[in-house]
Amino acid sequence: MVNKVVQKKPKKKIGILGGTFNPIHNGHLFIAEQVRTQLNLDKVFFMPDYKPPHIDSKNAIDSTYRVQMVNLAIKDNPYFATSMDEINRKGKSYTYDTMVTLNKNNPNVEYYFIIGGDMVNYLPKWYKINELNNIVNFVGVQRDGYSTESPYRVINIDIPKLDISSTLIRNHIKKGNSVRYLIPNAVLDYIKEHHIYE
Ligand SMILES: Nc1ncnc2c1ncn2[C@@H]1O[C@H](COP(=O)(O)OP(=O)(O)OP(=O)(O)O)[C@@H](O)[C@H]1O
Ligand SMILES: O=C(O)c1ccc[n+]([C@@H]2O[C@H](COP(=O)([O-])O)[C@@H](O)[C@H]2O)c1
Repeated sequence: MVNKVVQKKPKKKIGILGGTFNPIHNGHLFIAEQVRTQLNLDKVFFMPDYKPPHIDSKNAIDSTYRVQMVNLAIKDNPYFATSMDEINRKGKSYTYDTMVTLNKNNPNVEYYFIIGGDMVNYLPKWYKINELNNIVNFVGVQRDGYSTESPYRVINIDIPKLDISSTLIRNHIKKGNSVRYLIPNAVLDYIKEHHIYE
């Protein structure tokens, strides 16, 4: 009898950039692309949360706008896609719940959850963080004003810091300042057309 050598297919490597994306900006796109290329990821999913688990979301704009802005921002990059998992699930978007479901439904995928330095610092307060740390690879990227040191398992990626935040974009727009080159043109056109943040 001949023993068949069963070759295991290597797992796909998928990145996830979870966020409120209120609005998406070039900092998000830059970190996703850097992590994708440095870690050789097959794809990066931008995953808008329905309700951020840690902040009062009263000021967040409707998810339809946030999702549409993400779609417009990533449309030119074939490695980027939008994940509607948390939007469709509704309720508070705990990452633990998301990752349990994704791992169960996609056993041949290894997930890399990308977070900025502010979120690396906040990890101790995440829901079921010890369990979550065992079922996903966190990838930490530097952000101005935060260290990326953590008691948790985090892969640190060294990339140039871009001091852009959604808060900065919203404030600039409110004041009538230009945000050109901080967000994609298509997103800027959409914001203007729908009078968001004015
Ligand atoms: N310029 C940046 N550099 C590194 N990481 C970033 C940057 N902007 C956002 N991130 C990370 O992207 C993820 C999603 O961020 P989010 O959508 O909350 O944007 P934000 O700019 O942090 O928003 P806000 O200013 O409203 O808090 C988080 O993990 C955050 O740390
Ligand atoms: O699950 C948690 O407890 C948790 C706490 C803080 C943040 N997160 C996730 O981290 C991602 C970035 O969060 P935010 O608020 O910076 O957009 C987003 O996907 C959140 O759902 C998750």
